Amino acid sequence: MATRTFPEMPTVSSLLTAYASVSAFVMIFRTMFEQLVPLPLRNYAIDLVKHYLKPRSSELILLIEEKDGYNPNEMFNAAEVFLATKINRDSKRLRITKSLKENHINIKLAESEEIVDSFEGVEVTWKYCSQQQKQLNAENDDGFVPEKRYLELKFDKNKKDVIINSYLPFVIEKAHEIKIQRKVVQLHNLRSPDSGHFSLKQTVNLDHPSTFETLAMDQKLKKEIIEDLDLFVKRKDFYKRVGKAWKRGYLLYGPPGTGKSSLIAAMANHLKFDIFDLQLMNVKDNSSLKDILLETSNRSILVIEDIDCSIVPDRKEPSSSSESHRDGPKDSIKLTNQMFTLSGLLNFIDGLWSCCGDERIIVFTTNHKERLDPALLRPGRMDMHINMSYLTMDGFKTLAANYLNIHDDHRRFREIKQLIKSKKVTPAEVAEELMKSDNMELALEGVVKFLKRKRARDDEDSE
Ligand SMILES: Nc1ncnc2c1ncn2[C@@H]1O[C@H](COP(=O)(O)OP(=O)(O)OP(=O)(O)O)[C@@H](O)[C@H]1O
Ligand SMILES: [Mg+2]
Repeated sequence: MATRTFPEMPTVSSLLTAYASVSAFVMIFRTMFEQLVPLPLRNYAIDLVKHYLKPRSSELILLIEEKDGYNPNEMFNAAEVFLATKINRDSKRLRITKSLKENHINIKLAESEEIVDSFEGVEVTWKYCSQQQKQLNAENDDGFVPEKRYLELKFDKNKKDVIINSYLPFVIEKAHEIKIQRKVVQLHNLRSPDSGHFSLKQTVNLDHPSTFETLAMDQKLKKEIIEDLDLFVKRKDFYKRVGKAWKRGYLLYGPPGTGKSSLIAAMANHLKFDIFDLQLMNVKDNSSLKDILLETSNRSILVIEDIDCSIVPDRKEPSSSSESHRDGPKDSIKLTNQMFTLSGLLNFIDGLWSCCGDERIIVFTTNHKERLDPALLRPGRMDMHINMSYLTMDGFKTLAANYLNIHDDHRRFREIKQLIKSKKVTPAEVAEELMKSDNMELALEGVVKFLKRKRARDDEDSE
């Protein structure tokens, strides 16, 4: 029968003896080390040992703080917006915010929550952290405890270049796109500096429902305008390369009620640009015009409505309009000290925008294109002249879809087409008729009666 042999086990007393001699050696070594080695050298030696014994980490953590000194840190804001799109069902705690001006709820990570994302095969982990600033707290006896908020971005150290040079710019770009999508378009009324108000602009959210979809106009022209706008916002590099201010000018002309103001709102809603409405009548002189214009921001539409009505003829000019054409510029705006032609105004705005303006659109509207200074109509002055004309059948179908939800043909359409063809009628007039009833048949009947009445009235007038 096989017998098993075990190595001899150390006894308890031998273990205790060994322990005693090792600790005695450590104590002697420590005393000698402390007595013989000077303090700075000792610290250095300790740091060196710690450094080599520390487990090697292959991770790098970037701290992205909410504030850069007193300034907001754009990278932090962009990351918060971006991370809201990455929140998944693993998240346990989230923060919700909404400001008065926003029409959506913001979802953000709560303290210590993490989100894992990947970019070009690199895995990154985001973590939201906040720290109460204790040192400041002592001086603040009003009970307000400032918080230092930051995001930690953790990833493989070897991927530092990809993260810093590609991932972070990608996050900024994505956040920018999201912000544009969510932007609430605003309408600013620009006021003269001496109008007794503290601010030069009065701002409200633009709640105008007009979009290119609801706008009744020639489909081909509508498509052209949308393409023109889309190309304009895409061409930052082009404008830079050719050394031109990144701006575009549109002149909208046509009778009242044909949708000029609606088109401006549709443009603003399409591009998510703010509108700045400039009332030229209020502008006293060149320098207040400059002050007002400096209130406008990038990605905006500067609107000067009814330019033909903003004109106050110079007293020296003869009163008859035929003579005024001969003797001087008719469409000049009388400012306190000088005459200001619309072309001069455009030059002035161009000059200002070429040094401090990006993605600017300027829109003039008029009911009487023929009254404008030919200099303004010269090619190159306004980039696009848009004729907002009387209603066509194409436009009527858009209105019928908007107001009555008619998306196909209707038996009344043929009759309406004939009537619209023979009579000049504005989209505003027909829109008003369509609003009178929710009932499709009654509303269309109302339109037919209105068009017939209008024809009969015009026939009477011409007799
Ligand atoms: N082309 C259109 N498409 C859809 N609705 C229109 C159109 N034109 C006018 N409307 C309707 O008529 C109303 C008045 O139109 P809008 O103020 O845009 O006309 P306008 O051309 O700016 O007139 P004005 O020259 O008097 O300023 C709009 O609120 C809208 O309901
Ligand atoms: Mg208008």
